[in-house]
Amino acid sequence: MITNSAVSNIFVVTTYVVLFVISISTMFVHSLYQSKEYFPEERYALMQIRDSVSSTLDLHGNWTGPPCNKNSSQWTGIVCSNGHVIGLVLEGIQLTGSLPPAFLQNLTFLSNLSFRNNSIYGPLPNLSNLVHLESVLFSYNRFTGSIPSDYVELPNLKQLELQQNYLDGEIPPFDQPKLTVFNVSYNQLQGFIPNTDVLQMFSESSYDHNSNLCGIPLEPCPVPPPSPPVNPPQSKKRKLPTWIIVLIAVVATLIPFMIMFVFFYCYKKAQEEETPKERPAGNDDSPGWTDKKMQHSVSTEDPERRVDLQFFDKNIPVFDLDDLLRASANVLGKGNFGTTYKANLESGTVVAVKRVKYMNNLSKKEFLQQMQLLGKMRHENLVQIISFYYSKEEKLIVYEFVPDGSLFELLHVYDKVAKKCLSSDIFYLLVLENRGVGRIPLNWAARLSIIKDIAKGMAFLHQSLPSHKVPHANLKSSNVLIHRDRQSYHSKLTNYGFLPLLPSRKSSEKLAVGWSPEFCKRKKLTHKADVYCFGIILLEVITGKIPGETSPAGNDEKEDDLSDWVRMVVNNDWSTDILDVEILASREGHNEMLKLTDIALQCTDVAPEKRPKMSEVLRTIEEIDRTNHEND
Ligand SMILES: Nc1ncnc2c1ncn2[C@@H]1O[C@H](COP(=O)(O)OP(=O)(O)OP(=O)(O)O)[C@@H](O)[C@H]1O
Repeated sequence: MITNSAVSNIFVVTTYVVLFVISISTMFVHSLYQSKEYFPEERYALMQIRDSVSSTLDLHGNWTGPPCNKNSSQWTGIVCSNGHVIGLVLEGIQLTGSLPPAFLQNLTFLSNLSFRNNSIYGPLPNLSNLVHLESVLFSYNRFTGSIPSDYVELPNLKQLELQQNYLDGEIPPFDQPKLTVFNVSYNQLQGFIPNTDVLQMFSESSYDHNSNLCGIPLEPCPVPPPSPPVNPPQSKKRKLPTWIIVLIAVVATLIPFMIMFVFFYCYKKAQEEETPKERPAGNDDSPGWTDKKMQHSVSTEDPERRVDLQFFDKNIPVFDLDDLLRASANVLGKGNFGTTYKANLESGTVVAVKRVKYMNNLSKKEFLQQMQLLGKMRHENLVQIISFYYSKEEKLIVYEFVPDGSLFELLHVYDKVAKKCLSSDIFYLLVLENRGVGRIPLNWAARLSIIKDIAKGMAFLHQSLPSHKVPHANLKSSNVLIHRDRQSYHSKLTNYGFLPLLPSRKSSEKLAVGWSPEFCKRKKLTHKADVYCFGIILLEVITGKIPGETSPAGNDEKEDDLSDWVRMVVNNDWSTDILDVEILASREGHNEMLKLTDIALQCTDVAPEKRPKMSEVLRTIEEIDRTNHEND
């Protein structure tokens, strides 16, 4: 028999259990909701601005992943609360471009919005429905058009700064009670200042320097003339004296010529600076192998301590040391292991000469052996060593000259001439995208071809020098040289085989392998250290980022953050976020790019034994290249 009290006990217990289950599941659902880290529509809104303006900040690199993690954000200029974006503050970063229409509509929780002190042009953005907005700061830009009338409907607006733009039209009747900061000075606004309590509260400085504003607190508006208005453009025309019209026409005609003149002046100046002058005697910049001191040492030195130029290729017109000493030369660049010069021999032959550093204590035998080994190698993707020179104090390596610069320049350097002109305000307006004026984007086909050539060169080196610990050891984008054949790009590797020539760990750490995890941890170096460097180059080509400069939080650690960053983004399934904008825009080949990213991540595995061999890497890349061609 079940008593009444037992029934009521069962009822009470059941009620508690049900309540407990409900509260647990509510907490669970709530925590699920809380763990949703961001709202995709807000991210999409920010992506729109990221992809339509350029700036001095690498927004493309920094704004990746989710914008909000509850109350914090890794994104520059973004403030979050409860997973929502509540602040968008991008001030003084040379944001250039026009804002996409209505891009802010999905940032419904936005309360602070500032683009102060940039170069944004076009109409002011639409802010309708952004009811939480308290502060809107668009001053010191190049906005044009009128102030949207729906700004008067932002109920919580406290601050509106629009000064120093090119706004025209009339001021809408702002009357929000909370509006305490208001400035529209230095624009081209006209008409009456609306007679609202709020607008009349501000002083003259809020309205100063507009074309034709009147009413309190400025001068009273003129009484309109009694007669019916005549056609305004005609009346204006009639008022202008002929000489002013002529003057305007002349100035208008001259302006384009002046712009061209300034540009060509800049261009010539930049070219003059870039083309190093022929070496005057005793000039500090002159290549050392032509120094009088060296000429003297070459001719009088103990023959045991020097070797004359040794040649490896019978097809190259042979020159002797005297020819090299007489050659006109200019600096191509300075690397970690010395300076490289372009030498124009009197015979017309052009070569690149590298004066190598850190090898002073190297014996003649060691240098000779390594050079003879490297000099005999022939491959279309290796820069050929033509000859070399050894003396105790001076070591030169003469390379074939490769005409189109390095991969580093191709990927990262602004158009050099245009860059010199960037300081001028005229050209400032012409900034096209993050990497500067005049840069020709490097398309995916070119990148893939360059990568394939690097892999071929590396696979050949690894096959030819099996007993070398790390056959290249210095693979980085400045050591990948480019030569163009019409539209196609090819690459050759240079500065290989230095590791056995370096005397100490300190000098070896300047090689590209110095960045590999095994070098940093003082573990044994193998061919796989080269594979690591190859992976880093691959990431550099895919992302367009300079290794060592990727840290989103802006920390200065020397560690390779590029592969860590890519790994993080890819693991979170935001894979296309890593792609360089220049290839992202094409919308083709994304699959191949991501396959290559996968290879790059295998190559940069911390554990050398998990990295693939160069020959395997080459095979996969050739396969990807074939698919790419089939899809063309
Ligand atoms: N054989 C060459 N032909 C044409 N240009 C070359 C050649 N070798 C080097 N250069 C140019 O000279 C620049 C400087 O080269 P250099 O080898 O001195 O420095 P690096 O590439 O930074 O290498 P490292 O740090 O290993 O010394 C390169 O970036 C490239 O533009």
